[in-house]
Parts: sequence; C-alpha cells; structure tokens
Amino acid sequence: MSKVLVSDSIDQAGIDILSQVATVDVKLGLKPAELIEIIGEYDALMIRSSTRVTQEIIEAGTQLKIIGRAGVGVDNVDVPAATRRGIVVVNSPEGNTIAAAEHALAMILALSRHIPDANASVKRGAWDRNSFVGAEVYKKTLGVVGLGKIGSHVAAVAKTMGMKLLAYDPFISTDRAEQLGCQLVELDLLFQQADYITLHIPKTPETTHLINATTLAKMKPTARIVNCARGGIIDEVALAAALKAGKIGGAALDVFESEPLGESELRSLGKEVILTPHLGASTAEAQVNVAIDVAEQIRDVLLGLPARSAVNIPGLGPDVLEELKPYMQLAETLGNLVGQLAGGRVEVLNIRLQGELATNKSQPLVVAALKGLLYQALRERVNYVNASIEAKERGIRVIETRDASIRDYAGTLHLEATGTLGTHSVTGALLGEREIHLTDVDGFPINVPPSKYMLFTLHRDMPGIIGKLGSLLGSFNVNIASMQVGRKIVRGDAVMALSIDDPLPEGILNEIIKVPGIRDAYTVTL
Ligand SMILES: NC(=O)C1=CN([C@@H]2O[C@H](COP(=O)(O)OP(=O)(O)OC[C@H]3O[C@@H](n4cnc5c(N)ncnc54)[C@H](O)[C@@H]3O)[C@@H](O)[C@H]2O)C=CC1
Ligand SMILES: O=C(O)CCC(=O)C(=O)O
Repeated sequence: MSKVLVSDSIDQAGIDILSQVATVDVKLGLKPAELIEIIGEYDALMIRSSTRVTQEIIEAGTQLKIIGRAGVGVDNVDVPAATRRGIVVVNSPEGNTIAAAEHALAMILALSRHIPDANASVKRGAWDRNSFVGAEVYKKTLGVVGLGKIGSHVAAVAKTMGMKLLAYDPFISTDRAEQLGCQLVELDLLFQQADYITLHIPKTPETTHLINATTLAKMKPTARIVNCARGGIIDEVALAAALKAGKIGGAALDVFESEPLGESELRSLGKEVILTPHLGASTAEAQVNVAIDVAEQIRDVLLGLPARSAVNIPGLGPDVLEELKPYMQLAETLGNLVGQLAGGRVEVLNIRLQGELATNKSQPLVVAALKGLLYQALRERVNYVNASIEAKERGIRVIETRDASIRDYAGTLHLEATGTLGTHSVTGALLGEREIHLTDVDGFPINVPPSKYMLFTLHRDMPGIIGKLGSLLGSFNVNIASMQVGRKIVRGDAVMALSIDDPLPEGILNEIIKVPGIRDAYTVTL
C-alpha cells in the first residue's frame, strides 16, 4: 500500500480520502532535518504553507510521486526540483478563493473603522469613542493589483459597497476588467489615485518588493494598503518607515517576508496597522475545500490517473485534460512505437498535429509523444512532468508543425523520428472517440489498432511472401492475431503490420530478414 505523509494541519475530509488508497501519517511541526530523514518512505507529501519543500527534501524523497499543496501558492515548494525528478506538484486553485477575498475585504473595513484597536480598548475597560473615528469606503477608490480569482471577487464585492474600482493586471483583457466594473490602468496611476490598494498577485521576481520606498512615495498620504497575497511583495522596512513618516494612511498585512513574523517595526505601530498570522485561507469551508481537492488528486495519482491541477505539467488543466485524454494515449503510443522503430539514439522528433489537433491547445500531446518516445529508455521514470526536460537533456530536437487540412479523420498525429540508425514515421488517429488506429507506417497506408506485441516488415510486394513469413513464425510457435499489408503501388515496396500474441523469440528477426523479398523487420512491445 502507498504511504502519504501529511506535514501540515489538513482537514479530516482530506485524510479520509487519502486513507482509501494509502497509509496516512500525520506528523506536524517536523524540522527540515527530520523531514529529510523520513521522506524516503513516502509516495506522497501533503502540505499547507508551513512546510518548506526544498530541493534537499525532494532529493531525499526517492519514492515521491506527488506533492500536494492544500491551497493556491506553491512558493514553499521547489517546483523546478520536483519537475526534474518527475514529481507532480498539485494545488487547489479555487478552494480558498472566497476565504482569501473575504479576508482582504475584512481588512479594508477593519482598517477604515479601527475595529481591532477599538475592540482591544473596550476589552481593556475603556469607552473611548473619539480615538476611533473612521472613514467610509463608499465612493472611495479601490486599486486592485492582480485581477485573478481572488482580486475579481474582491472587486465584485467592493463594487456593491459603492467603491470606484481601478485595476492593474497586465495579463487581463480590458473586456474582462470592464465586466467586473474595473477600469484597467497603469500601476503608477493606480498608486496615485487609490484610497485603498489591495494586492492579489503571486510573488515572482517581478512582484518582489513591488511596494517599496519609491512606489509608496507615489501614494496618497491617506492611502491604505492591504496584502493578503504573499509576503515579500511589500518591502516591510520601507512600509514601516512610510507609515511612521505619515506618507501613507495605513496597512493591513496577512502575509510577511518571513513567517512566522519575527522582530518587526510593524508590531510597534498603532491603529493604522493591522497584522494577522496568514489567516486568508483559514475558514472552515475553505479548509474542507482545499483538503478534498488536493487529497483527491493525490489519490488519483497514486492510482496511476492524471491530476487535474498539476502546476508543473504545462497546459494540462482539467478541461483540456478531459478533451485531450484519448489523444494523449494516441500520442504516447505513437511516440513509443516510432522510438522502437527508429532504434538507436533519436536526435530529431518531428511532430505534425493535424485536423482538429492543429491548435495551441494540443501542446500536451507533444509532451505525451515525448513520454512515449522515452519510455524504452526510462520506463516508469518518465512521466508528463519530466518528459520535456528529459528529451532536452538527451539533446532531442523537437519540431512541431500544425496542419488543419485533413479529410479522413477529425484529427491525426504524425511522428517522424530521426536517429543514429535512420528515419521512421508513424501516423495515427482515433476511430469513434477513443479507439486508436495506426493509419500509416513509414509512408505506407495501413489501418490497424496497435497491440501489445507487433512485428513490422518492409518488403517487396510479391506472391508468396506472406505465406513464407507465416510459416516461419509458425515454426517458432508465434501465433499471429492479425495481419495487414500497406502498399502504394502493386508489386512495389510494402509494409506488413502483424499483431502477435507473444513477444517474438530471440534471434527470429535475423531469420525473417533472410526471407527473399523482406528487406527489414522490426519488433515492438507497446
Ligand atoms: N493569504 C492567504 O492565505 C492566501 C493567499 N493567496 C495568494 O493570493 C494571490 C492571488 O491568488 P489567486 O487570485 O488565486 O491567483 P490568480 O492566479 O487567480 O490571480 C493572480 C493574478 O495576478 C496577475 N499577475 C501576475 N503577475 C502580475 C504582475 N506582475 N502584476 C500584476 N498582476 C499580475 C495574474 O494575471 C492573475 O490575474 C496568490 O499570491 C496566492 O498565493 C491565495 C489564497 C490564500
Ligand atoms: O494554507 C494556508 O492557510 C495558506 C493559504 C495560502 O496562502 C494559499 O493558498 O496560497
């Protein structure tokens, strides 16, 4: 049975799902060295934001197949290191969207009405109504930086509170922003005009210290800034200095450059600063959502199925996956077949995506073809995560072409592999919605479903040759399940594709190519 380690606190709903397929160990608060010590025993690791999954931990996780982050941000996982090792990293892109958006909105209102400090003063026994005069958000301008899932929900709710909305997100269309009632503007304008600024962007090299002394200086002296996205997007030293100097009006932070927050000037500031300990996703509802979402994906991967929200498999979102699944199988089979026909070391793989596959959405098929191509060399070590990297490291040049104009099938895939032993090609299509068919081998038209064991010959189309090959195989006790010849002209060159019930016995290929008229023979196992 598989083993899963849960190293951060996860809702029981997730543990119950994992327990259907694995032994689950919940070990909270492990030190990095302790995690390194035990991770080698586990097939999967499930975390929230406290565990830092470093390259060292990933390298010690020799059995790891999947790392599941019960939340959105995977910045606590060394994703490139996991990708290199073929480990799938999954998250829950939507499970805590509402929770995080509501926390940001709560921060905006709490800052405006000084709720935390007013509450603390009453609890201390005071009744001070003068120190906590607030400001209304109605008709004020909210600047939303990052109009993704969380930013969009914040914008939608803020709109209903009567706020004017500005947004900055270079990857969002003006139409989408307008639908949300936001005016898309440049960042400088947003900084200059906003009364409230709320950050909903990932932490990347471009967004690190996006809020710094220079950008803070552009804001209104009354501006209040909220960060429920990621620590490090704000330069905390510069923020504390700006608040002290009255250059901005207030700040509410849920996330910090280093967590837990250590010594910080921010702690010493007054009611203009609100600090929460990374609570954005901490609602009962969100924790059930993310735990179920990620546990289901871990369960699926441990059962050999694909994950729906893998962050390190390019272009393989749930909708794409559903649509492409049968074609992924086709691409992988063709990759495996052409790799075996080519033999030797493949140097160039030409992939032609035809018909309905001639769109950019078909990119995962290229990865699937590479996975198939590398299967003979790497077996289970190659997967959708690392296939492209492995191909690159082996110096395989991948050339993709797209051609929308075919007639016989909705979509076909054509793979041509050139290696140290020559060039071979295969084409395949789906019959109905799922049945894989080979429609061409080395330029000869055929129409056969692939089978586990196959034999291909290149021969001269002449009387008696099929009988001779049949007798030879019979003398080696090889049972033929089906056979088809593909030729372009009568009595010219031809290809024979045979499905056989068992692997071809050792040495028989040499006998086959001695049959007069047969020029070459290849055996493959799919
Ligand atoms: N405090 C907490 O507990 C939680 C924090 N988060 C964090 O909230 C952030 C947003 O999450 P989602 O809305 O789910 O992500 P998302 O991916 O749906 O949206 C992010 C948006 O940021 C935009 N963006 C990327 N780079 C940008 C840049 N340089 N400038 C402006 N916009 C940029 C993207 O185009 C996208 O629209 C993430 O950092 C996530 O980790 C998420 C959940 C809980
Ligand atoms: O797991 C948590 O509570 C943190 C959530 C978070 O920051 C995220 O989902 O990106």
